[in-house]
Amino acid sequence: TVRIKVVNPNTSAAMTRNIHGAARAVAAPGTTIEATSPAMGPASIESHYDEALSVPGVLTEIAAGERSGVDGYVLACFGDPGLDAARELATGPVVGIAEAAMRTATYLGRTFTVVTTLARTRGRAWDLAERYGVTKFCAGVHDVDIPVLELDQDPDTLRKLTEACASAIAADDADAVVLGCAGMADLCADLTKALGVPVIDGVRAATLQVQSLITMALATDKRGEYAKPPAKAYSGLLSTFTSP
Ligand SMILES: NC(=O)NC1=NC(=O)NC1=O
Repeated sequence: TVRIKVVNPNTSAAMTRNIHGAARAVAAPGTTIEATSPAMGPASIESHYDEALSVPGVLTEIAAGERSGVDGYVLACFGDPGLDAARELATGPVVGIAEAAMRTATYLGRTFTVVTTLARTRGRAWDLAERYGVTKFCAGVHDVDIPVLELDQDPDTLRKLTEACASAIAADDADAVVLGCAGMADLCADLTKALGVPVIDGVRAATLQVQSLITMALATDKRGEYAKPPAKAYSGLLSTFTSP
């Protein structure tokens, strides 16, 4: 059986359930989907500070997955936190939802637009588009101005997000819209109906990307940059970390 571990880098169980549902919905019937949150970390990720503090927990989850024989991983936060470090620890493929969603959008049209949560996270989305070499396809990055943990609290989230996506598509004349938060995963179908354009949820895109890499027997290359990290001591709060 193929085992994919979907890591929610924040510690909010409701989001982990939302994320699990999206991954489970698209994964192959014979594939096991395990969705987890770290025990330590930020309740949500809405700043560089939150993102930095989420990485030790992410790496703890990856290390646990390696010990239990997981075949591949999804990083289910739109900042793709700890992606490169996770690839050093992992034997199998590691795919972040931002990378997967952006790359998926490029198959569907000339340009895509991104709608993220808070305005302050827009720069990170641009940085990731640059890192992934898709800046020329990214027509814009916008926000819905809803904090991550309020997405499933605010009764007006679907209306606000529909409006934000519609105006982003119009402003950028974009062919597709990328949802800039894992917490939007459960709204993808409704948004698709309302907008009439391709709406990409990175949780589904990343899960299927990991599934296809495993199906092609492709895994992270361990000879160079993503080789296991060199042995060394980690002290203080990080003393539970060992060289893999
Ligand atoms: N742009 C975002 O707000 N992304 C996210 N923050 C989280 O806590 N999870 C996300 O996907």
